[in-house]
Amino acid sequence: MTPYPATLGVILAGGLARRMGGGDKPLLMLQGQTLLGHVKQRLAPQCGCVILNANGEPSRFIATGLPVVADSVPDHPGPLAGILTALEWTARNQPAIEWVVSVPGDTPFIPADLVERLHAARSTAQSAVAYAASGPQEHYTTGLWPVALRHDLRHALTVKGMRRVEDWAKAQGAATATWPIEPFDPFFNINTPEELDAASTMLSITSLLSRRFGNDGCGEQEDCDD
Ligand SMILES: Nc1nc2c(ncn2[C@@H]2O[C@H](COP(=O)(O)OP(=O)(O)OP(=O)(O)O)[C@@H](O)[C@H]2O)c(=O)[nH]1
Repeated sequence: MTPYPATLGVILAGGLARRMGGGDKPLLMLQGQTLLGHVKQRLAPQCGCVILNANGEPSRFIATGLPVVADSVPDHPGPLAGILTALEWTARNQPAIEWVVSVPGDTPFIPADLVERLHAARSTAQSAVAYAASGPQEHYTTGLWPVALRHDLRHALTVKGMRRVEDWAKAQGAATATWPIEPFDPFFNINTPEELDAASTMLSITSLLSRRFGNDGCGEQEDCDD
C-alpha cells in the first residue's frame, strides 16, 4: 500500500532520438538491459501499472511486457502529446486511477521516491501538478498530472498550439520536487553515444554502492490490463 493515491506510470518513448542518430533510443543496451528495462524496473514498484508511449510498430517493444500506446495526436508534436495520450488512456482503461506520472525512456536512474515526493510537493503547495528538479535543473517531462486535466491539455495542444511541457505545467501553477545532484544526478538522461557510456560508468558505481549499502528500491509491477 503506497502513501499516495493510485498513480499510473507512463514511459515516454515517442521522440525521434535525432542526437542518437534515430531509431529506438529506449531499446539501447545499458549493461545487459535496455534503457526501458532500467526505467521500468525503477518506476513499476511506485505505480499500480505502467504503460509505454511509443509511435510506429508496437511489436518491437513486446519484450518489455508493457501496453504500448501511440500518440493520440499526429505529427510528433513533442512530449506533451505523450502526456495527453497517457491521461486519455487512463481515463478509458483505468477509470479508478486519477493520477499519471510521466518519465522519459532515456532516464535510467529515476529515484525510488519519485512518485511519493511529487505527490507530496503538489499536495503541500496545493497545486494541480508537480514536476521534478535536480539541483538548479528542472525536468518538466518527469511530472505528475491529474487525469482530470486531459481536456485542458488537449485544448492547449491542438487548439492553442502549445508545445512545451514547461508552458503547460506552469499554466497549472506547478509545484516542484527537487533531488540532490550528488553523488550524481538521478535525472541524468541519455541523448548521445557519449552519454550512454557515461551512464554505464554511473551504473557500475551505483551497483557497487547498492551491493555495499543495500536495496535500490527496484521491484516488480502489478498487472496492467488494457
Ligand atoms: N509521445 C511523444 N513523446 C515525445 C515526442 N518528442 C519527444 N518525446 C519524448 O520526450 C522526451 C524528451 O524528448 P527529447 O529529448 O526532446 O527528444 P528525443 O527523441 O529523446 O531526442 P532528440 O531527438 O535527440 O531531441 C523523450 O522521452 C522523448 O521520447 C513526441 O512527439 N511524442
